Amino acid sequence: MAVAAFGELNMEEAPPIWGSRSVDCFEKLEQIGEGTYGQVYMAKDKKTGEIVALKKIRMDNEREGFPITAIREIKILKKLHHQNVIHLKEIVTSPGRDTDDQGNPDNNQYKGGIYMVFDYMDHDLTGLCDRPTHMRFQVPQIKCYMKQLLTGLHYCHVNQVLHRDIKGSNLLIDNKGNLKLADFGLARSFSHDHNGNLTNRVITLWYRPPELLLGATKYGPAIDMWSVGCIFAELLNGKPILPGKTESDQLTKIYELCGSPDENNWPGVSKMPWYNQMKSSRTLKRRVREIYPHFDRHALDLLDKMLALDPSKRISAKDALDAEYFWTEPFPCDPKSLPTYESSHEFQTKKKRQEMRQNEEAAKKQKLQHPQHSRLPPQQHGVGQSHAASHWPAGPNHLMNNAPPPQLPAGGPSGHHYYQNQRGGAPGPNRYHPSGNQTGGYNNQSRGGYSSGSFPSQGRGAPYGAGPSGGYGVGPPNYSQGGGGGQYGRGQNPTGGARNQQYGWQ
Ligand SMILES: Nc1ncnc2c1ncn2[C@@H]1O[C@H](COP(=O)(O)OP(=O)(O)OP(=O)(O)O)[C@@H](O)[C@H]1O
Repeated sequence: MAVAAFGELNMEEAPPIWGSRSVDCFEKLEQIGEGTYGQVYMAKDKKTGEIVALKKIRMDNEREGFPITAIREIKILKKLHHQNVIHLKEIVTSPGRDTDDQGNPDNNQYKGGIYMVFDYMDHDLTGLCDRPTHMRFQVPQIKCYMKQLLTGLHYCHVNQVLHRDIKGSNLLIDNKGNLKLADFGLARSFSHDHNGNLTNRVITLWYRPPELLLGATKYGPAIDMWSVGCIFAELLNGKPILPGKTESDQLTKIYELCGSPDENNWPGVSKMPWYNQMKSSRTLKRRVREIYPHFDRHALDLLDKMLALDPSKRISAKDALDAEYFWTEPFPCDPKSLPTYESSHEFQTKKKRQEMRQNEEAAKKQKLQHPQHSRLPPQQHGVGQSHAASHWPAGPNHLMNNAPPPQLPAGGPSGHHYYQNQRGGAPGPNRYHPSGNQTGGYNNQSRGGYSSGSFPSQGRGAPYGAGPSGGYGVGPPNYSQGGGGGQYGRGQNPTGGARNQQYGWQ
């Protein structure tokens, strides 16, 4: 294929050489995301018509070249190939400014835009959950998503990658019912014999496990499993279960649900860096089963194991996939049987909600300014609830194909109607391929399990050092805690400043 000459961008060919094509090969259609990293756009490949997602790498504050977070994300995603992990298709670029603001030549060769090109996914889980209560997911649908989430995460962990930012907006779902883990901007490789310290400033606050909140700098896959537990409970409960406002509030909420940690339920906890500062003033007992008595027995068993305070007792992704929950009726449905919905991303649903709020406020203001309006005669035709409902932006009409709720699988585990029936006859760890790949289709780099993955650990200095209250104040998320009929009402991303590159996180 023709390769663009140095300084020129290739508008012609398919992209075996990453970064050789220009972003002008794509037509930007609309913005679908706004992250710490930059904007995400839905775009169309001008040549093939394929719809993709373009994630712009933000480089505003980069004095030292290309951001390390982006390098890690690209490096990790280039190696991960799995049906439940987002596929990075290529990198494209746009020409940079050749002078700086003062008109001097700009030596930063990366100043132009750099974009990651991904398969387009119609929804993220947060956007999809943000619908009226009566459109909540059915149990087979929840099982289907959870199973895919765990399968993708198991694959990452076997390949020695910690995701470190599992949350609804990073779980992407397409209209074929496929769920993929996305946003590997905080991910890193790990190994069990790695002795260096890792930063504990990772994972969005509501999904952050107690060991990170207590200052752990040595951790492993269990941190992601805590987040998975929070997502699982959120799917069953209809709203986030631990919406802390600050790190200490987050720990308080965790203790109120899971009990206060002590040497009996978590040996070694009293030696954790911030244990004394953050310990509960009184002993609290574990209340997971008490607070969620309406969850079914197997769901509760699994949730309880995901939300184990002691990370060494927390269930792994592999064992979770083997839990009774997934192997008892109603079984996980086939992703293809799931209804298709109008595209929904957290960014868009937030924007819609904001617009609605603004319209309501404007209407109220107008009413106050022109009180005579309230004296208008009642409308002639019936304006009942149904009329009001037709203005609801995310009502049932958003179900594009009006598909019925997901079908329960016919037959038992041996029937071929239900999703990925491959629980081996014998119970135990062999039910899943150690590589995490159920079809064997990807490059298996780590048959030896956790200790022999393909990524070397990347030891770096760790200038993180601030205490739990230090440095990166977490503003209260703009989250309505008033219930609100099970809607999410999620506002600001409650990330604890984790992605802030100036902390040189590891
Ligand atoms: N491949 C994709 N297809 C469709 N939408 C996507 C895709 N990738 C990302 N998005 C949308 O953009 C949002 C932000 O993307 P992403 O999380 O990768 O960016 P980020 O800058 O790392 O964000 P954050 O700061 O929230 O972690 C996602 O929540 C999702 O709604």
